[in-house]
Formats: sequence, structure tokens, C-alpha cells
Amino acid sequence: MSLISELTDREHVFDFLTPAASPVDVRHGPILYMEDVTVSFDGFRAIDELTLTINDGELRCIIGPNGAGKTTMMDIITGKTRPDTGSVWFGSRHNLLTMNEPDIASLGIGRKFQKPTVFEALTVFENLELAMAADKRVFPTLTAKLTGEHRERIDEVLEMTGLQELRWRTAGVLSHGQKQWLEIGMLLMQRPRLLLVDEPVAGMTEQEMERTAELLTSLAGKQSVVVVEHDMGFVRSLARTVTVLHQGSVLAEGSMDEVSKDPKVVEVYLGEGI
Ligand SMILES: Nc1ncnc2c1ncn2[C@@H]1O[C@H](COP(=O)(O)OP(=O)(O)OP(=O)(O)O)[C@@H](O)[C@H]1O
Repeated sequence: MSLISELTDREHVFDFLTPAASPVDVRHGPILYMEDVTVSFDGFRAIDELTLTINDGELRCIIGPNGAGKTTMMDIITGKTRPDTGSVWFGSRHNLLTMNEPDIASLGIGRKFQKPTVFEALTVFENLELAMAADKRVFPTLTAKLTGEHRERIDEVLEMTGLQELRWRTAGVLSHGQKQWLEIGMLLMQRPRLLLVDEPVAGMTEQEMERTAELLTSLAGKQSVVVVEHDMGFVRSLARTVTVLHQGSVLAEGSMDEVSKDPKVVEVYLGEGI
């Protein structure tokens, strides 16, 4: 079909209007399933036969000493790094190893890196608006004027992140913690199914850490959240299942109390205190 006839054919569904992907199917199992995943860099196994399951709606903390493979694991889930062997499934329908980074993101996997990357010159509201526009499922329906539905979503996210009062503030003047919450809010604008959050509380005050724990806890259930964190006090405050990674595979899994008493875990942390 030529471009002209495509444009004049009102029955035609344009590619950009087609839903990004079929929905995630979690009826028969977890939202994320990694099995026997191995990645080597110049012969060094950064991830070594890693098997990990994240349930739908779960809030999971991943801890582990430096170099344990936490970042590489996130890179594999988001399609940034391809494993040498193994399988990675998002629900029972989507084989993530056959997909590229943008397609994985549009399936509903959002990633928050350690440093906040908000648009400092824009207001909190504009940052959220822009995050919505970046969603290719929403972009075609966004007009110069926001629809009521879009405004409602921004209001919802402002409430979830506790930034209602700051909606007209320029993001550049926010505190470090507020910027982190705004960036989490930007990810939420796209209604992700799985959020990967890397060291959210690094550089935060005690009060900001408490607020972040509340925020992440409140997100669980509606979406699944995987938090990689070094701050053990914070992980304890989330009081969820903790997975300890070491040398690219799972060393222990359980509550923070359980894993911190595990002799294998104590040995790995070499008395640093866990
Ligand atoms: N692109 C790469 N090339 C070579 N080696 C790499 C690469 N990426 C990671 N590694 C190595 O793989 C291992 C795992 O690294 P990774 O960054 O995943 O660990 P981590 O648990 O996130 O560590 P940290 O807590 O310090 O962030 C490390 O030994 C690292 O040096």
C-alpha cells in the first residue's frame, strides 16, 4: 500500500497505533523467570547459571557484595546484555532473549538507575507529562491539550510519590530524594508491570529513606518491584524476601533475618555486618 493510500485509508491501523505487545501472562506462574543464565566477559563468569523467580506483585530485594553480578542481572533483563546461555521469560508469553531494549521497555519493564536523570529545567508536572509522551502507546493520543485521563494519571502519580505540593516547582530545585521520587514517578506514568530500581537510597537522608521505603512498599501489589540495594538497614525496613547474589548466582534467599544468619552469607560479607 502506498503512503498516500495508507494515509487516506481510514480503516488502516498505523503501526504506531498498534498496541506495543500482547499482555503479560502471569496466570500460570511468575512475572519474571530466569533459568541457568550465564554471561562471561573475557572468560570471566559475571553471571553463573543464575536461576531467579520474581512473582507478580512482589517486592524483592537483591543484595550482594561488589561485583556479585547485580547490575549485569538487570542489564540482562532489560536487554542491554545478552547472556551466553539460559532463558529469561516475562510472564509465560514473552521470551526476553529474543527482544531488543525498546521492545522490552514497552512490554512494561521500567528501570531506574542510581543517579536521578530528571529534566532539571522543567517543572515536576512537565517531567511527568514528558514521561507519558515517551510512551509510544500514549503519544499518538496526546494533543496540545492534555485529556482528562492523562491529567488524572499525573495527579495519581503525584499523590503516589508525595510530590503534589511541588508540581509547579522546577525539578532542578528539588532535593536529591525528591528527584529520585520524581524519576520513579516518571516510570510509573507508563504503568510498568515490573520496576527495576538500582540503589534508590544512596545519598538520601534518614527521612528520605523512610519515605522511599513507604513508596516502594505501596507500589508492590500493583506492580512487581526489584530493588538492588547496599544499605542493609533500608533492605531490612522493606521487610521482604531478600536474594543474596554472589559470584553471579544465588547464594541465599529468605527474609532479611534468615539470610543474615546464614553462615555462607556471613562469610561472603566478611564480618562487614549484614
Ligand atoms: N562489560 C564488562 N566487561 C568486563 N567485565 C564486566 C563487565 N560488566 C561487568 N563486569 C564484571 O562482572 C562482575 C559483575 O559486575 P556487576 O557490575 O554486575 O556487579 P554488581 O553486583 O552490580 O557490583 P556493584 O555492587 O559494585 O555495583 C564484576 O567483576 C565486573 O567487573
